[in-house]
Amino acid sequence: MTLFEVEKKKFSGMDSLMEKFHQKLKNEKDRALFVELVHGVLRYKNLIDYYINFVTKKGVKDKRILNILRVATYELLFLEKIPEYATVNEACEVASKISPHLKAFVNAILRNIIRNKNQIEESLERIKEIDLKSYISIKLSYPKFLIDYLEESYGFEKALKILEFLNTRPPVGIKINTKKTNVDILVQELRKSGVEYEVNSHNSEIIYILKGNIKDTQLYKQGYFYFQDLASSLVVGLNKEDFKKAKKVLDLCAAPGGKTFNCAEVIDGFVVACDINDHKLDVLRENILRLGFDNIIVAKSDAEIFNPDFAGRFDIVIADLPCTGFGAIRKKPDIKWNKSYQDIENLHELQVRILDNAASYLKRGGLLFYSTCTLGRKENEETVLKFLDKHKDFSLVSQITIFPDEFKCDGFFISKLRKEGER
Ligand SMILES: C[S@@+](CC[C@H](N)C(=O)[O-])C[C@H]1O[C@@H](n2cnc3c(N)ncnc32)[C@H](O)[C@@H]1O
Repeated sequence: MTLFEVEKKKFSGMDSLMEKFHQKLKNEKDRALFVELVHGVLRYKNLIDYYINFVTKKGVKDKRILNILRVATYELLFLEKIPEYATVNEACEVASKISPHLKAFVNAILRNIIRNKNQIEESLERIKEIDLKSYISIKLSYPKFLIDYLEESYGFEKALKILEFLNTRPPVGIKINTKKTNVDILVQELRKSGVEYEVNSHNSEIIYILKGNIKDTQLYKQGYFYFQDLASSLVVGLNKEDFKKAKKVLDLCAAPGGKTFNCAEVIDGFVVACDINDHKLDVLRENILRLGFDNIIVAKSDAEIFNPDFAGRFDIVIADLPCTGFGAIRKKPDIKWNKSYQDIENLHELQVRILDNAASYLKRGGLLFYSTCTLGRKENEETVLKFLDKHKDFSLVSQITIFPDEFKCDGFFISKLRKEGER
């Protein structure tokens, strides 16, 4: 039913829908399986539909039945631990609740998939020989425009590596709150609570949780850490010396607070953390209380509208802007299906508009950090080029694309720009 609801909303609003259904499940194992199934189907939707269409020829029109079949097919293809008969029985059971005669229909399709697996795989291999892009679009399950776009941006081989990596299951990343604890203490506590973890080799303040529920621990309640992926921690992580020198930092799109907290941990001044979304601002405030920061000022502000109170006031402006989020597909596989090339264009324009305002909020000699959790040149390098073209008083200091397949984290982009003049 979750997948049916998600598809009805054209794969948008996924987070709140997942949360709603997640809350209904009390058992930790059931919750994990629920996420695995919903994410798995979204991750491999094209491949799963290829199997279903192969045996039905005309496809399945009723979206409720289609999604029951998708979950079952995902189990058949990817979850060896679930016996085939259990998958088929469960799917028939759920279908019969919609209408008793559907049981036989679902049973026939799933049995056909099981019987014809080899034949279906062979037919896919034939597509590979004739049309490689179509094959990738089915096998790795991505819309064709995204494959083309990443190929244009980084070349075919690299695009393929990125697309493959973005289909992997992400571990949960946490960032140690260095105001309250350090790596050694947190690691000791994690060991005691039986959580399996891995300290990240690029940033030892990031720990990946491999097994165990960390949110229900006292460590979380006491504010010893917050959730963050390695990639997102690098805006501050790679530029700590700049942040240490800053007295006033503005974070234009701050919620739920990752970069604001990274910054608040190291600066000897304060951060003004803004966002447009009331609910996200509430989450930000809750996080600040839990983590115990006293150098963050929260304000509701629309970054697209010029705010004269901010003009010329800040040493650093962080512009971690709305984007297509292709770098975060591992965690949010619905992004594959709810974005179009037009979104890339629209977000690029929005980013340029917000950066225009950000430029005026900096003092002379100040630093602008522009970042996105997306991949592809249009929203990254091209946004920066357009900004630099308009703002001749800025220069590019450094720029990095965090390629997910190389860093084993989300895909990300960070650009550091300096406003001319002495501070
Ligand atoms: C990429 S997220 C920011 C993540 C955050 N920097 C962090 O590290 O946790 C983008 C944020 O921009 C906010 N946003 C979108 N449009 C905005 C606008 N016009 N003005 C201010 N915030 C905006 C969204 O509500 C969202 O919280």
